[in-house]
Amino acid sequence: MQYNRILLKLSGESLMGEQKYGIDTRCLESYARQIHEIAEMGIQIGIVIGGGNIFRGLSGTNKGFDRVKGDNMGMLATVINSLALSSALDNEGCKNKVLTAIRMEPIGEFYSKAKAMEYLKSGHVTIISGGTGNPYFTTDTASSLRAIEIEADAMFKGTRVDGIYTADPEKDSTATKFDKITYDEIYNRGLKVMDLTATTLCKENHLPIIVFNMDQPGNLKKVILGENIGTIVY
Ligand SMILES: Nc1ncnc2c1ncn2[C@@H]1O[C@H](COP(=O)(O)OP(=O)(O)O)[C@@H](O)[C@H]1O
Ligand SMILES: O=c1ccn([C@@H]2O[C@H](COP(=O)(O)OP(=O)(O)O)[C@@H](O)[C@H]2O)c(=O)[nH]1
Repeated sequence: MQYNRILLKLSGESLMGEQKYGIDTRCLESYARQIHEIAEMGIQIGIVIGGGNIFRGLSGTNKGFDRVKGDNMGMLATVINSLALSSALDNEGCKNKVLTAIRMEPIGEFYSKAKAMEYLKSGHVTIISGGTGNPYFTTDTASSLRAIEIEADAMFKGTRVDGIYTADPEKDSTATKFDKITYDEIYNRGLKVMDLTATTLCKENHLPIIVFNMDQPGNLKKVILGENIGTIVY
């Protein structure tokens, strides 16, 4: 198999499922099942989840919130989603731990690379919550950073579109999908699937990114088995 250790990034917004806000438990259960399935194959899995289903700092500033406080709220939202996923994994009988980028024991243990590696190597799905712990960043950047730190073979960006397109496929129905794309093409074409800080971190550290549709049950396993269903960034 191509992958021994991966970092899976899950979109907070996708967790809403059909709802307008919050967490759709069916969506959560489907994610937990898919994660358990690949954990049983012996893959070491680190996870970073977004918080966009609950709060985004930048949209908060448009409503009059202070940016730093808004970003702190966003980071706390990622902790809420992480605890929800942890609980769904528990229900699946899948060993897991939640680490937090901001100290908040006993909700989760404070993140360090050493702690994350210890849990990954002992077969725990390791959810790294709280983003980078700093305002002005995104969870895409947090997942790039954690992927590099844990020496993941690749970053898997599980989202609600099935790859990277020439334009946002949710807005432009004529957009066409790439099977492969270079980091530089993402910059040159101005594609908005990931923010530039996250893309740059992956580029500088030679971390491949695979973007795929996580809302289709079974897709995570297919990507692990090397099926070409998403877009690979290299
Ligand atoms: N060129 C593009 N190719 C694919 N998706 C794109 C592109 N541009 C923008 N997007 C958007 O990026 C989203 C994926 O990013 P993600 O971080 O999972 O979502 P969100 O930020 O909403 O939580 C897709 O839902 C899609 O609407
Ligand atoms: O390192 C980080 C990661 C996240 N956030 C905040 O948390 C929110 C939720 O994360 P994100 O928007 O990346 O979630 P997603 O789009 O994946 O749902 C962001 O809007 C930011 O306000 C932050 O301040 N620093």
